[in-house]
Amino acid sequence: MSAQREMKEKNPWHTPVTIIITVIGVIAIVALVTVAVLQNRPFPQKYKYGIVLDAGSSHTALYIYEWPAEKDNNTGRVEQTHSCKILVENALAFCPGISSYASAPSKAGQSLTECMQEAVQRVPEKRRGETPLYLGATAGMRLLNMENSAASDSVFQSVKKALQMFPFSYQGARILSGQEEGAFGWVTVNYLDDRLKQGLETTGALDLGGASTQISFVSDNYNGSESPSNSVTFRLYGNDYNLYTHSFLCYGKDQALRMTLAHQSQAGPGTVLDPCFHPGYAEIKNYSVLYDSPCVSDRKPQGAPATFNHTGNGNFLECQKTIKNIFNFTDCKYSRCSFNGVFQPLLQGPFGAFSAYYFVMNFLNLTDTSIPLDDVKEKLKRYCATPWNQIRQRHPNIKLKYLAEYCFSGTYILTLLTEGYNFTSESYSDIKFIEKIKGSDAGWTLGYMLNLTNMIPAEAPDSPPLPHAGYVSIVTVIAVLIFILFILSLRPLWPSCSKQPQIV
Ligand SMILES: Nc1ccn([C@@H]2O[C@H](COP(=O)(O)OP(=O)(O)O)[C@@H](O)[C@H]2O)c(=O)n1
Ligand SMILES: [Ca+2]
Repeated sequence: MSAQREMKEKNPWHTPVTIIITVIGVIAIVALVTVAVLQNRPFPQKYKYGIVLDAGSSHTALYIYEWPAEKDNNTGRVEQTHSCKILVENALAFCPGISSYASAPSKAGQSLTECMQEAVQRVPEKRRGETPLYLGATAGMRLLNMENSAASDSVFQSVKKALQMFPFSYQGARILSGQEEGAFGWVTVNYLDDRLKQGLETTGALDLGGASTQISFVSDNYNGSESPSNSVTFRLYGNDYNLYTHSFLCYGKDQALRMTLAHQSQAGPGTVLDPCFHPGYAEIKNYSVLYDSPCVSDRKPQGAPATFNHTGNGNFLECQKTIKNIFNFTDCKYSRCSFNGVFQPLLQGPFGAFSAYYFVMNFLNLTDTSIPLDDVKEKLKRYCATPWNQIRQRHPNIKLKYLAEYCFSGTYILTLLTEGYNFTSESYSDIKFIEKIKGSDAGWTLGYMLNLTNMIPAEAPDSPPLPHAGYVSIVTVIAVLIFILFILSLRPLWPSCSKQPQIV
């Protein structure tokens, strides 16, 4: 017992001063770490929102984007949280893009109501008033504006009136230029892939719509001087980009089908035997419907009967030959061209192909571009040659109008890529058919909003040197080290360990 007491007396751990110092030290470390954790804890996430309506030629879609409220100018990622397709079919057209309301413009605004009401539900009430709302129209409205600008203005009046009734911050409705459509599609793809912030090699963007198609990419041997109208420059996160972009009006898949059919119907009135439609396909169609578009109206045959018999014979190679007729490969005043005398620099880098490129290739089970191009063609050849009644039996739930067009659309896509843009058997595998990237749809809408809200800074943002968890860990480690050093500094007071105390 006396030895134990002696040991206690000699051991400074048991002196009141040391006990007090130790307790205070521990309390100080706990307090320091607590303050570090609390003071620098990220704020509970609050979000901001933005809404973009994509008024395409074939349909209108609404997208809601969201981003952390504290970080909208630098590190925060903008994500798509909701999308809504406007699906109401109207009496005027099968596909209700806003341009189809040309003869009843007041209904164009009404058609947006359902998706707008959904948007009201999705955006928290507190945020609605500050949420920007944009509508951008593409090639369908470009064509209507060319054909009948008064009708196009009335459609916009109706759309604006309808959108202003909702509790968002309405920022305007307008037609995007083809250049903007191409460039913002490229921004979207590269933003979502985190390529811009990190200054990585960028991905080209291929967008196939119903009325126009866009190609945009960065090419090292292109500085913009050869064809300035195809050049868009950006400074994003401290990097300069010189983007080549072109939008081909009338080369979206629906207008390309019209042009191909119009070309075939020039052979003579009455019947069109179409290699791009399945054997056994037969429909009576109206010439006036076929030629009701500025893409073909100048080719309308005079004195033709009202209708023609559209029949299929399903031949991929013949279909490809027929489609080639809508491209002009002869005139080119530049060092190199894609088609129709349009300059295009050497293709470079990976490409993301979205919108109808994806929908069509996905339907045909041909999105895998590691399959050799010749095999892709072979598969499509077999698909086109399949009799129409078999195709119908295989897909009882797909609308016949859409189902009938996949052979044409697939053949058009391969022709546009290889003959039009000059992708080869090798470079075909550089293309990825994509619908979404990290949950957000690939398309021009996100890039458009990022640009209008100045959400991509020109210069690289300053980021905190350490993430929060790293900061807290370092504070803890340093505090513990200081404490250990302090204890070590008390060493002269420690008992000598040379002789073990004897317990008797
Ligand atoms: N699920 C879907 C949705 C759209 N699409 C097609 O994708 C194209 C979308 O074009 P769009 O309405 O954006 O037209 P543009 O104004 O971009 O030319 C149309 O040809 C639609 O028929 C499709 O094939 N499958
Ligand atoms: Ca589109």
